[in-house]
Amino acid sequence: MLELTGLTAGYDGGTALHPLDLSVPAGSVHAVVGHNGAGKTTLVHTVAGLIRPSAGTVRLDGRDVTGLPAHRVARAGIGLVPQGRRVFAGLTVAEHLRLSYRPPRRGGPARPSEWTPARVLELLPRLGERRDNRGTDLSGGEQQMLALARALLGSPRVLLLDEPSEGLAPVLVRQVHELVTTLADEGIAVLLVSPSPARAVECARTLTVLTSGRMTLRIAGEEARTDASALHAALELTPGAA
Ligand SMILES: Nc1ncnc2c1ncn2[C@@H]1O[C@H](COP(=O)(O)OP(=O)(O)OP(=O)(O)O)[C@@H](O)[C@H]1O
Repeated sequence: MLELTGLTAGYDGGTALHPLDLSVPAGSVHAVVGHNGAGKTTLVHTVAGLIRPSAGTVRLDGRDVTGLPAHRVARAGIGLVPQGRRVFAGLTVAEHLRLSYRPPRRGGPARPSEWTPARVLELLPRLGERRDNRGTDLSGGEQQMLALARALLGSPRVLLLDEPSEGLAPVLVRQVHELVTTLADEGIAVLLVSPSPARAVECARTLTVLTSGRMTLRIAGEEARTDASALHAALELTPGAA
């Protein structure tokens, strides 16, 4: 369970994320949607330890991880799939997987399920076909799969996905969201950030709309699937435009 309480962050004295309360139970997806500049990446980076919050707390299964450096947050069980994928141009897929794998440590935090390179390749077979290709030779979709694979190899209890469908063809966008559902079914708590509510609505138990760094709507996924008008109003979308 990921729990954020009054989480606040910004840059150069300005506030990009106003106090936010949000929780993601294990085995569920919480989607945060909002336009460009709404504060979504700031939120994800603050949870991941890349930005130090100016106030508030981040708790993972009750443990306070607020303000820990990113590598310790990752080791505690919070995996990040960053926007823009960030794969290493010169490394092959197989090398990425080998370097990202973190075998369980004795006395380390409990993991909902153990991810090894072999298991990741079962989930993402395309990466197996491309195992000897370097980062630069991969398509956008393959890079996205590799970024996800790298995060999974830390066997996270919480997965932060920053705009995982950005720039992908519709068929791949669907695949990514199916994967997100599969990972939640494995017991992972998923925080999914997206500019567009269309796919997020399908897989999220709960959605939060951010506008200029503030929460302007929280709605159950079930409610939003039945009637998206409140979601569209919060995002100022015309009906059918999501
Ligand atoms: N490194 C930075 N320094 C100063 N201001 C920043 C920095 N990064 C983001 N901001 C500002 O913080 C606000 C929130 O940005 P953020 O990247 O979190 O939004 P976002 O919702 O992720 O947007 P996008 O969908 O475009 O990625 C914006 O006003 C942005 O200009």
